[in-house]
Amino acid sequence: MKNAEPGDGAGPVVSGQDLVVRRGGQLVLDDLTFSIAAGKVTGLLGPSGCGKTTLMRVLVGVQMVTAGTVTVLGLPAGHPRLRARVGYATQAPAVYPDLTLGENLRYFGMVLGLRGRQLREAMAAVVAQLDLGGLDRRLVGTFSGGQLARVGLAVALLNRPDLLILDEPTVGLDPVLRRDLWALFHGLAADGASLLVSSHVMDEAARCDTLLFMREGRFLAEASPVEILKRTGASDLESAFLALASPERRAVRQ
Ligand SMILES: Nc1ncnc2c1ncn2[C@@H]1O[C@H](COP(=O)(O)OP(=O)(O)OP(=O)(O)O)[C@@H](O)[C@H]1O
Repeated sequence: MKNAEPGDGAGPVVSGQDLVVRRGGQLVLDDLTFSIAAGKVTGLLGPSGCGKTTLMRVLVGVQMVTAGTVTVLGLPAGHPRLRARVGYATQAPAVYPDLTLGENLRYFGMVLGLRGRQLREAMAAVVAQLDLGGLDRRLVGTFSGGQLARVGLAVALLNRPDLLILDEPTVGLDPVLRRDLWALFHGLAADGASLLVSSHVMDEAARCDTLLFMREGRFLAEASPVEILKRTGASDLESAFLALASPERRAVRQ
């Protein structure tokens, strides 16, 4: 059993206070105060360009923050001790096309400090989880889009992170693969991991335990799908989002 770490326990795994981010002179995250619950799949849903990736970059510590504070697993976002505890899969998988799957996994595993048997077991586990068996010796540059997306996820999962941040992990995947990946996400949460999964496809919202609805750098709602439907009186989450984003609703929220 691993030693207790900051952020273990019942509190939120992420909390943000008055977070403001400007990029290229543009206000991208507009004074966000929020939290992300432990042991759940939280969906970050909103249209293209609303700031989802920017928020994820803040959580992993690669985005300059203009104002506010963000705590991840009890430490300031980007703290070196979080490197091995937070897994991040970017939208375009950040892996080496000129290395094989096995070489990529070995390289990233070693960067995370895994060695010997521990590394071999971690590699075998993610290959099984992401259904990448038999591809070990193939160059990643020859993989299909769906296979490549799974390599990015496999790397993010290598160290069994406590917090997984997945930027549009199912975009462009076929329905069977999407269903399998959502089952994997919930399985990981059942094992104690916390997940933040972004999407701009509203039909994925219903698969999340809890939702952050985002638009133009602000949150429209932070609640479970059921609560959001109840609050808006909408029959589906897409209509709920549109209702929350309408000017009249925005006036009510302010
Ligand atoms: N490197 C950058 N410099 C300046 N502005 C940027 C940069 N990257 C993104 N932006 C701007 O920040 C805003 C938010 O972008 P972000 O990538 O966070 O959105 P997103 O919700 O993740 O979009 P998508 O769903 O298309 O990935 C957009 O207006 C975008 O143009």
